[in-house]
Amino acid sequence: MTLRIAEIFGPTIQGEGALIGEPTVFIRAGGCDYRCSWCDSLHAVESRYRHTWAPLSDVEIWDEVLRLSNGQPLTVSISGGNPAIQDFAPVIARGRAAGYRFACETQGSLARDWFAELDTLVLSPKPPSSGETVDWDAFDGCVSAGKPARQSVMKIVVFDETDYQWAKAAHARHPDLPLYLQPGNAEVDPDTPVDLRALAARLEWLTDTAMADGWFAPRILPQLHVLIWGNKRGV
Ligand SMILES: C[S@@+](CC[C@H](N)C(=O)[O-])C[C@H]1O[C@@H](n2cnc3c(N)ncnc32)[C@H](O)[C@@H]1O
Ligand SMILES: Nc1nc2[nH]cc(C(=O)O)c2c(=O)[nH]1
Ligand code: SF4
Ligand SMILES: [Mg+2]
Repeated sequence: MTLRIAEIFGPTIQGEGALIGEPTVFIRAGGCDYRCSWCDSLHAVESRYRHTWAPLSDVEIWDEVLRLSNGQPLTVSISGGNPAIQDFAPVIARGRAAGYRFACETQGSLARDWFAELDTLVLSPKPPSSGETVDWDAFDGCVSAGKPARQSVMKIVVFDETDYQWAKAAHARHPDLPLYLQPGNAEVDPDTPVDLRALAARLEWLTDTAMADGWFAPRILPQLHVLIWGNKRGV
């Protein structure tokens, strides 16, 4: 059994959400059932990049994580694409046996048994600006599958007022999931430098909007890796 892997990189810091700032190695799965208009990881989504995705066994994946982390247990972040398309249970089993922890980022469209083995399940339902429509039954299935995990959280990207209102409604569906909001990055081309002022302005708008609204449920965070490295890949 092999998995399609777009990239394995690190150690770096987790740039988003509940584990922001935590040292981590990323495993980025190839393939996604969504096509978000603003996706910052299209090299792991679109089939025109499929030839760059390596078919790797769980042993090969684990060897690379061990090499990058120098055998020192840390949190491994499984992202993509949608990693839930594939079976990461064997990779997680290897890592746990060696004392590593696991987080997974997924949009919540496909529930997997292995969510139960995670330390952190990050569910990131997509707001209207993405052009995708959330299947809430499927999402609820992911929440249930992740119940045995140490923690499950919700992370929503907000580009505009419509997304903001949508995020409030999404939180109302799952008030028990700790909520993280991050402003959307409108410029995701790896060859175009990010406009840090524009990023800061969107973060300011999102913060001001929530505070003026008296909505104190979410934690509001920038994408730390974008502040440091812009749209560079593999960081
Ligand atoms: C690239 S996705 C991969 C995992 C999974 N497919 C998902 O969307 O949750 C990882 C995270 O990056 C976020 N993201 C993608 N493009 C973004 C952008 N342009 N600005 C801000 N966050 C973005 C997604 O919403 C998700 O929370
Ligand atoms: N440093 C860093 N943090 C991240 N958090 C979520 C990421 C992702 O693309 O899933 C990501 C990423 O690509 N790099
Ligand atoms: S679900 Fe995630 S990986 Fe897939 S297109 Fe949307 S942001 Fe990109
Ligand atoms: Mg990313």
